[in-house]
Amino acid sequence: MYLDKFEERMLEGELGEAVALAMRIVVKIAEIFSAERLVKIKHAHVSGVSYENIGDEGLEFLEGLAAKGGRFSVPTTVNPGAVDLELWRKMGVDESYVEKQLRIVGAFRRMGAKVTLTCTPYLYEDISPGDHLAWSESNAVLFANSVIGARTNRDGGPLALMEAIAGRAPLSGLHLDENRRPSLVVDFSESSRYIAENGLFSVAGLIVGRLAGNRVPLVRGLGLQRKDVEELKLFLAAVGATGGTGMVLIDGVSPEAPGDMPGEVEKIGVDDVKAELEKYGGSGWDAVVLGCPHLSYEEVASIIEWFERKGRPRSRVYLYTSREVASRLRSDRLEKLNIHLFADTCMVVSNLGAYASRSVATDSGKAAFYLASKGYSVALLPRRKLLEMLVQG
Ligand SMILES: C[C@@](O)(CCOP(=O)(O)O)CC(=O)O
Ligand code: SF4
Repeated sequence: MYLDKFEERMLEGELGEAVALAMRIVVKIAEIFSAERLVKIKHAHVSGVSYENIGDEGLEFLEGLAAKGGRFSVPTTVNPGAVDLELWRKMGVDESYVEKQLRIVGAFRRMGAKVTLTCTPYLYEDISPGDHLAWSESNAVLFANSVIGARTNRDGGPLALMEAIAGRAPLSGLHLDENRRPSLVVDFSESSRYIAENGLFSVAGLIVGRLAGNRVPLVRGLGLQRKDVEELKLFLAAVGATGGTGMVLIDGVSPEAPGDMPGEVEKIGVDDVKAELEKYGGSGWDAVVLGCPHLSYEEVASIIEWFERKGRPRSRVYLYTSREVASRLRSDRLEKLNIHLFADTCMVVSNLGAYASRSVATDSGKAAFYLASKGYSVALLPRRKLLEMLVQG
């Protein structure tokens, strides 16, 4: 595999132990995928930040890497952790647990990360079509490739960490034109009206992910546009939950042309959508969790505004967003409204059962998929319907 002079020096340890380790791993992966060379990345996003998921082993690895002089050579953001770093007392955890999460955050900060602790870097970072990235949160990867037209593989957290230090990724997979072309069509023209009227884009995503597996699908007839960020987030996150793919070409949204039409066409009817939705019929929920992926400023503001207008919700509502949005919208009013606005974490990577309930309702196909697999009882319902149910007498 070709390495330029500077990359060779990095690999040989001239820039320190951490850079050499990062390069060894990136080069090894590049060789496995038969990449001809590496590509410089503009930005990295690292998952595997929650103490709940990575435990002491992960924490020690990150501290060790920072102590070895590990420094990110490109702007790097990080995924949510296990707790809200301000409101952790409301999350059923003790101080020693929070200490561990803070040590993880500290290690990332020493390595130069912007400690954003959100899974929606695409809402905040300056990412353009054609940019090469090393991202490792599936919903973010899918948004970057499918909506923005940037290029990243669906990396695991540890690989993105090494790529962030090396500033390079293997030139393989979705970094290359030939792997960004669709190999099947998923056609929603028979069900798009039903999906739009009932707000079921999450359900559409669960279906697409399962059909696509690791292939890039071309989604036709869904009726979404580039401006429909809320729906696109829910749709793509759900694709990433049931499928391994890192990209969906969405007719009317994706900036890239699909090229030759694939022969395989799957038509999705109203009955298919209903059948998928019926898998998440959990009843008797006693908390509502919204924000997988993290809610944007506009989404949080409009949910708060809804309850201010219609009155206090009948069950507790948990909202998850970025620190930036939470600090703009948090107020004493929310407590009175039975709304809990959390940042730095989410319903999947925190211990939801400890502070909310093991019986929840959500509008997120991805959260429904992961929480159900952890043994929670989950009802999947469109956001509009949930909000209405919460204020009905
Ligand atoms: C489920 C997920 O959104 C968050 C949990 O992963 P992690 O703890 O950030 O590695 C990861 C993903 O889908 O890429
Ligand atoms: S909110 Fe959803 S997409 Fe974001 S980190 Fe949690 S599980 Fe992943």
